[in-house]
Amino acid sequence: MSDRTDIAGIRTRLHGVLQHGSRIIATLLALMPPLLYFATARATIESEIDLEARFIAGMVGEIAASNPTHWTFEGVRIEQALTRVVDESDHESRLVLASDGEVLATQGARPPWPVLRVDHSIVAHGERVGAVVIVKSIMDILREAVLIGVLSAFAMGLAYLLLGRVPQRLLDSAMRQVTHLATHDVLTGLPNRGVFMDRLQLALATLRRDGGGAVALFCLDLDRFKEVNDTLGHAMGDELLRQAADRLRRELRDTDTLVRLGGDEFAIIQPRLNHPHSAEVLAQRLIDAVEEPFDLGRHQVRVGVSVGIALAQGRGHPEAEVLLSDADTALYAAKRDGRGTFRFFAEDMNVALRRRRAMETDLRQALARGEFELYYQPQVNLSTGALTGVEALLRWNHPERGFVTPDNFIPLAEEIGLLPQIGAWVLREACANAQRWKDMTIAVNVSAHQIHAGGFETLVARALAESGLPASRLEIEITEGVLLTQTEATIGTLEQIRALGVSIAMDDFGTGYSSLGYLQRFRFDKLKIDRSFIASLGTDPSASAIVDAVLGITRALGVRANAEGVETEEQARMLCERGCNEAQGWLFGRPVPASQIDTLLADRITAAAE
Ligand SMILES: Nc1nc2c(ncn2[C@@H]2O[C@@H]3COP(=O)(O)O[C@H]4[C@@H](O)[C@H](n5cnc6c(=O)[nH]c(N)nc65)O[C@@H]4COP(=O)(O)O[C@H]3[C@H]2O)c(=O)[nH]1
Repeated sequence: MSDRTDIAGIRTRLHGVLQHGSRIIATLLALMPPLLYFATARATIESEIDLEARFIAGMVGEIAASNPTHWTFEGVRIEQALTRVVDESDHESRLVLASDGEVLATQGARPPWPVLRVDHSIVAHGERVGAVVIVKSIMDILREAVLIGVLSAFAMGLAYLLLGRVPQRLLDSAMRQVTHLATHDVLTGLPNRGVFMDRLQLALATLRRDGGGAVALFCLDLDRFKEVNDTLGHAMGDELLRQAADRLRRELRDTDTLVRLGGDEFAIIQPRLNHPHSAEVLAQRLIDAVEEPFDLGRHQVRVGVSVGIALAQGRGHPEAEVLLSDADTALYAAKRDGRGTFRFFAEDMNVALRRRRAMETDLRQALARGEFELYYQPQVNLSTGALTGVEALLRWNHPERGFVTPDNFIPLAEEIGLLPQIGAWVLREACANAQRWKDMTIAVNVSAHQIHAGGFETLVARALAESGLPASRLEIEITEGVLLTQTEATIGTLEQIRALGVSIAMDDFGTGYSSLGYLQRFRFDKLKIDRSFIASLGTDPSASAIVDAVLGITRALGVRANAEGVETEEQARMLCERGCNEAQGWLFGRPVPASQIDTLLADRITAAAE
């Protein structure tokens, strides 16, 4: 089923092998001393009686040599030869045989089994005339060997009992480490997906048995993690994951399970829930915990976390895999609804998710299929009405959906990491088109992802070189969001771009929350007043006051101002009165394809000539 079950099996098998192994080794060690003793003692006895037999055979051989024809009748002398050699022994018998096997003399009774026997030939005048045979019992040494065996088995048994635990303990500790590695995430020390599925199944089985209460499954994903990882490096990314895991862990009870599913994705099982509200409370606590800034060495970064929750209630709840997929769907919904938030799974989310996934697939192919197009919106000098430049606005010409506006696909492109590629195309295309529109500036929108992805200044320089567009005619528009993270690095990049001769404009000015601070840190060439203020100009006194204030700032800093979204003559007049230099909006022209800007410019040249 899982890694843990496999490891338990391996552990039992290893344990068995170890026990068997130690038993075999202990038995061999216990057998060694008696076997050694027996073999040595037997060899000693054998060489002793062999020497005896040889000695007796020598003496009898002399008798035979002195009386070759009747030596077998020399019974007395032969028996003397037998007894002269050694003391009598209860466990040894000696025989002198004639060459035909007749027994000529014996000494000692037949010894008890087991016995050792040696033969030695009697030689006279170079011929074998008989033999000396000695048979000796080895019962004594066998008994001693058995005794030694019993003692050594006892000693080995004792040693096995005392030391047998050592390999067992080593195995246990090794197995503990292996089990931990196989069931935990190395980076955060949290349990991994295998453990998670086991615990989820267990929690669901308990719920099915008990019937009451609920199990909540949370899927979490860090917001803006990729940004930190890409820009500060993987070591910082890892550190962020460790710290985030710690913060999440601190919000949980012992009975809850927190795991890292991979990357910046985490999951939590909250078992035995009395009311879904408890899941909501926990989700909010998790979001609050991760929202606080993280200290990563010299950097302080803010990320967030989005949470999707799926609930299993009563007996008829979905299986673990389905529940996990539901929580993941809810997570998508939370991400789509603005991040840093939580969503409970609802059936209709699946439909939305399928739609989003389809859009994702289409978006990945859009660039290769040439489905993107740039539209250009005129920017005019408010006092003269002259066309000063255009802003490039991206459109996705989807074969089925028709024209898709950037607000509907740029966040998705950002999320799936496609924006740097799309942005590079926008930059090249805008510069290439603008090159032929003499004396006009071209403004290109650039998002945080593009700048933070690195190498942006090179991209700008290359687009200028390839198109031949003078740098002074290119304007990069960024929003405050770009400066929100990695402010120093971003300012560095912007300065490099400006060093090329390119202008930098701040878009949607006034809608962020710390614009003034950024103005002090980086000198923008232009501030674009957000269209929400222009729309309320003349009707909402506070909007008018904000427009006045922004224009005051631009004058004080000596930078240009552009009013966005000017739709009426009245708005244009009020802005002109307030000293705004430049504007754009439907009053002057909607975003149009490049060909229409060509026509517009051609008409103006013709009109000027007439
Ligand atoms: N109601 C009203 N709206 C007006 C008027 N005049 C212009 N607009 C719309 O206001 C938006 C101005 O662009 P933005 O503030 O830079 O805001 C842009 C910009 O932030 C982003 N965007 C557009 N093109 C690109 C691109 O190539 N790259 C990136 N990163 N972002 C882009 O998408 C946003 C939306 O673009 P659009 O949908 O084209 O919407 C454009 C434009 O069509 C007006 O008089 N009334």
